Amino acid sequence: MIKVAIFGVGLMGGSLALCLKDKPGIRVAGHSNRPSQVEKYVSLGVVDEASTSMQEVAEDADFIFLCVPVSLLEPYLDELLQMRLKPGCIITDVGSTKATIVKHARKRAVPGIHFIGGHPMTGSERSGVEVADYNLYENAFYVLTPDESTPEEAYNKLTDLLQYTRAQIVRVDAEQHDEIVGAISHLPHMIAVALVNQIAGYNEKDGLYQSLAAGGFRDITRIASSHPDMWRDILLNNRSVMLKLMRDWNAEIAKLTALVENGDGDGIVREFERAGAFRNQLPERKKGVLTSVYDVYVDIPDHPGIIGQIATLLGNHRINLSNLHISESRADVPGVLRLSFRNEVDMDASIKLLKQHSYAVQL
Ligand SMILES: NC(=O)c1ccc[n+]([C@@H]2O[C@H](COP(=O)([O-])OP(=O)(O)OC[C@H]3O[C@@H](n4cnc5c(N)ncnc54)[C@H](O)[C@@H]3O)[C@@H](O)[C@H]2O)c1
Ligand SMILES: O=C(O)C(=O)C[C@]1(C(=O)O)C=C[C@@H](O)C=C1
Repeated sequence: MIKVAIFGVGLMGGSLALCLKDKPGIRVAGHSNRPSQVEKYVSLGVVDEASTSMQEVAEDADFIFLCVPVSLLEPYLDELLQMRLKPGCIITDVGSTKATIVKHARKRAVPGIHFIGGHPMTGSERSGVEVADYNLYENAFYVLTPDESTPEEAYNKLTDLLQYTRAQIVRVDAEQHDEIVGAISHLPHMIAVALVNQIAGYNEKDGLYQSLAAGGFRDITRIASSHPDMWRDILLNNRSVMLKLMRDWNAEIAKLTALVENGDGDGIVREFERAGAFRNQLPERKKGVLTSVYDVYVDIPDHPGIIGQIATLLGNHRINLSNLHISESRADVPGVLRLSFRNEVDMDASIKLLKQHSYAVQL
């Protein structure tokens, strides 16, 4: 029996647990220092067993996944390395930054225990075990950052286990990872937050800003709703990379400002064409690149029973919803309903059906 121990059974750890649980010869144990969480992991059926005791969860594990916030990775690793672990045990993590934890693990190396950094390029603005999803990792790129000290056998064992996630494993140097992921993930989160806060400031004086915000604003700002503590950790951990990226960002904005200031229409068109050409090359709807969940947004007029009607309509056509969230509902503005599906087939069927029934649907 292979034992997989997961520390931090939230969105990422819980989704991983769901991929591994019930697979032949695998037992998944979860850890939390809060008893109420431990009970929840088991009652939700995300893990086979759970405990508040680190020792109990870790001691006979073949694989240990650290799925806690970035600022806790080093303390957790240190504590684990002081315990008696199973010889050959592989410890990995899913943290959004890689250079510091990999460097730290190298410094603290214990013979016979192997640390391999990891980062699945998928996720969501949501957090917690309640939103864990069996399909979260499917088709996503899953970065691993072994170095010259990593035995090939340990790397192969980990990649074999990760096949159950249905993600695509990619081997990347830890520092290179932080530069690239800083640009394609961390920078966009900062931009989304700055943009939302800029508009929120205008909205304080005139609520029409919020009312008129449509698909464009929503598309570029979803990630502004991400967990603040998680992002504090990531941005501070990747600080030097972020500072350079922010300087480059300021230069890009200054370039656009100059084009508008100078009335340079050709220049503006060139910028859009260049951006469109790059973006259009990204594989559509593939996880880990553009979207991580199959979400559809529906404008809903404010009248009683509308949500029930939509849910019933989908149910009658055997379209399974995985989640439903009302983003906005006030008497004077239309609400926005976010419908989440487990796969593309259900999402596409729902779009078709809802449009047939004259709902305004956006991706
Ligand atoms: N959310 C994403 O999109 C995403 C994507 C890839 C990687 N990651 C990384 O995955 C890790 C987990 O993120 P998540 O999105 O699953 O977050 P989450 O909040 O859903 O889960 C975090 C887990 O850590 C535990 N935890 C939080 N604070 C703790 C504390 N002080 N002490 C002990 N345990 C604590 C929580 O109980 C929870 O089980 C982070 O390192 C994050 O950088 C996140
Ligand atoms: O889709 C999202 O909501 C995410 O934020 C996922 C996302 C990303 O930026 O793409 C966020 C953090 C990660 O470490 C990896 C993926």
